[in-house]
Amino acid sequence: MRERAMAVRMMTVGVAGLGAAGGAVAARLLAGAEGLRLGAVSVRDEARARAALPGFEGPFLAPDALHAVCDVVVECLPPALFRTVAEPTLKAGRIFMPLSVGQLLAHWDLVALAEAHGGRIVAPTGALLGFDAVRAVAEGEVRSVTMVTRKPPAGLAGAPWLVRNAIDIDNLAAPLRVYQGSVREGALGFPANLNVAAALSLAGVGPDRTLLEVWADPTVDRNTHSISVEADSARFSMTIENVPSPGNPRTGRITALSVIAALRSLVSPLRVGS
Ligand SMILES: NC(=O)C1=CN([C@@H]2O[C@H](COP(=O)(O)OP(=O)(O)OC[C@H]3O[C@@H](n4cnc5c(N)ncnc54)[C@H](OP(=O)(O)O)[C@@H]3O)[C@@H](O)[C@H]2O)C=CC1
Ligand SMILES: O=C([O-])CC(=O)C(=O)O
Repeated sequence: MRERAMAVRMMTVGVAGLGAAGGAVAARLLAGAEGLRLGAVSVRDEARARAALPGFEGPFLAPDALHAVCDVVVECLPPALFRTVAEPTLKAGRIFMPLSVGQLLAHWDLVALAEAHGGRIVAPTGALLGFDAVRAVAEGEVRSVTMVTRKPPAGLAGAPWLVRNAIDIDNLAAPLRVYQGSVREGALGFPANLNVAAALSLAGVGPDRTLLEVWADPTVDRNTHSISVEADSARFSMTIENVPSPGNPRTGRITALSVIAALRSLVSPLRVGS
């Protein structure tokens, strides 16, 4: 029997930002997902949002007001706006589901805020894979976790790390490694491109011990992430090749689907996977 057929409770979901990820999440909720109701959205352009979500009557609220009418608030905003929605949502004791997960590394006090107010931060796997195994091995001894990301150059364009280091990825004829180091530095150097690395680090051994390589690769047309893990309980490697979203080549199409799966696991009486 499928998990989705067995929701026992109803949660109202707010979606902050209706871009590549948030637009797809909201559309899916509006189309019907058992146990989940689209309660409110945040947008900059209400007329555009009404056209993109026919049948949704609103309300359209500011990102910092969604918590007033929603049990869970999904953040799908540009990374700079992360805190404006995270803080009030957690202070209200709601569930905060971030996509700009890298921002958690710079706003770590939010974890204590959640605890103090009975809120929860639930980060979906997003555009990555395998967090069940990563979380499991982290209960034992982990020797190393390494992630290698390859994106078409357009999917990395404008990242602060590239700008700061004057790394030119226009007109590349061959793959160029543009970053090698810790996830802590890498996730913040690529805030709109490597939230997956931050999430991986938080599922496992943390942002200082999780190592990251980033390649601008003109030979790939998918956002490709490979993870290698060495632990006392297991050794594994995994690769995901994500189809870029139509509206934003930085963002894998699977991201919105991962949010829906994470939302379903909040309301279903059966949850499969750790
Ligand atoms: N964790 C993961 O696995 C992944 C995380 N991400 C991250 O998720 C986040 C969202 O990604 P994505 O959907 O691709 O981004 P987009 O840029 O496509 O969408 C962001 C949306 O936020 C809207 N927005 C901007 N300012 C406001 C505001 N003040 N109020 C309401 N809405 C606003 C924008 O509106 P407008 O159209 O008017 O500009 C846009 O629609 C990003 O931080 C991205 O890096 C992405 C992929 C994977
Ligand atoms: O979609 C992807 O490949 C990952 C991504 O953009 C992110 O983690 O921010």
